[in-house]
Amino acid sequence: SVTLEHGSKRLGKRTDPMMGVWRNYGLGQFIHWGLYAIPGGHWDGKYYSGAAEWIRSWNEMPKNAYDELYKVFDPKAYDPKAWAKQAKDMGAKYMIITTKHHDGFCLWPSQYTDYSVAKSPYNKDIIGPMVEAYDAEGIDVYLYFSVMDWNHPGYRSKLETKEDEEAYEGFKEFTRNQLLELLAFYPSTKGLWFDGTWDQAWIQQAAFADELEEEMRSVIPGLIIGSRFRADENGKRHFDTNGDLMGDYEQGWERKMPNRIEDVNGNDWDCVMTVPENQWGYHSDWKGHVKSSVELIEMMVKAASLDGNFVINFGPDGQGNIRPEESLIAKEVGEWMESNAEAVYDCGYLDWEKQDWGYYTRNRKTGNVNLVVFNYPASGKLRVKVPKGIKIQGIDLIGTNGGTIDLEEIHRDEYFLGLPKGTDHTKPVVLVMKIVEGD
Ligand SMILES: C#C[C@@H]1N[C@@H](C)[C@@H](O)[C@H]1O
Repeated sequence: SVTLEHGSKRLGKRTDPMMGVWRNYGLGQFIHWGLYAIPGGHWDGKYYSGAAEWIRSWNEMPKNAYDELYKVFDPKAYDPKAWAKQAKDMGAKYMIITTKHHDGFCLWPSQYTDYSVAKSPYNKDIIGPMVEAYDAEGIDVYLYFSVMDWNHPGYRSKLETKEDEEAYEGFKEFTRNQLLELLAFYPSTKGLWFDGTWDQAWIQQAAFADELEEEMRSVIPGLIIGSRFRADENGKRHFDTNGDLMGDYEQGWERKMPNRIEDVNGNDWDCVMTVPENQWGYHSDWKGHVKSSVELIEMMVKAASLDGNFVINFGPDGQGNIRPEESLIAKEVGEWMESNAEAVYDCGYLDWEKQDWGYYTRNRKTGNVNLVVFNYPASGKLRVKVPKGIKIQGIDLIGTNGGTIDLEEIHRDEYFLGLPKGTDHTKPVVLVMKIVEGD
């Protein structure tokens, strides 16, 4: 390995309590909200097929027309307490809110720019009441912040001239000021979720970003920052030149998931997922495949089975309404979590051989083995291979199902678990197994 000034600061997972809480979340909520929710994927009668929060980049969208939208930002339906209650009922343990997306519009009254809610008809802080409402529900809040900022005059995607470099110095100072401002305004935040850090101009700021990360961590000890914030001095992102993880967890799983434990390289990670194929901000006309609550539950359980967290995205509309499709998902996921959450919260990878019927998760607090069945076997029997030295002490069917499990030993350390007739497998079926380790 090579010596790096600005590479990974730690080998292996963080072992402090704050990261331990993060590791056990299981389920989170992402909220993408901003000016882009006003056009909602349309402009001048035309349909924008891209991600709604990128509509400013669409050549059919006049940039100045977009930049004037703040003059009509006045979300009468905004009700952060209702949002937080809905997230609580869904079972979310953390929430990530876009304080500023790529367009540069700030949902908090930043003293470093006029392009914020303070200059809109709404003229009140959006972020503060949201943080309070989610804190009150016991849901940890993380602040999403886009380094890329299409509004700031000093922003550059690359530095080609002396003028670029001088302008960018001002942009770097502005970025630092806003981040320190966010931590000062909202000190209960548990971490920052960075985005828009792929530009060459930013990647070249390894020393600045490293120092800024240290400074932010000193402001809020234990602050959790993912691998997407900064590059090392060789421009390496997420993993430094030696292949070691930048930041506290891997932040590359956006709209995609690992398939095997080897894919996560022994790191903490979370997957952030859209409900349609690729819409984070509000688009009034979702096209293509829209994920069902069972699909999202399966992704959530798969994440837990591979030592990760799963985050479902919500994109409120321009008035601050949560759209019906997302409210239905929150309701259905919440109903399942109500009696099955022990298979997700505090759970992680179990090194038993993966079976076709679904996923194993291991509850770190109880030691129980959870079997979450998505592919119900035609025989009604789950094949379970138990590693040598493990004894099954008891098995319960949890959730809305009841009845006893018929345990049949096929041969040494391999069993069929017979599920009761009439088991409702229209939703994922969960069994909790108590095991005894050692001969
Ligand atoms: C690309 C990109 C951005 N990253 C996701 C988390 C959304 O914010 C999307 O706009």
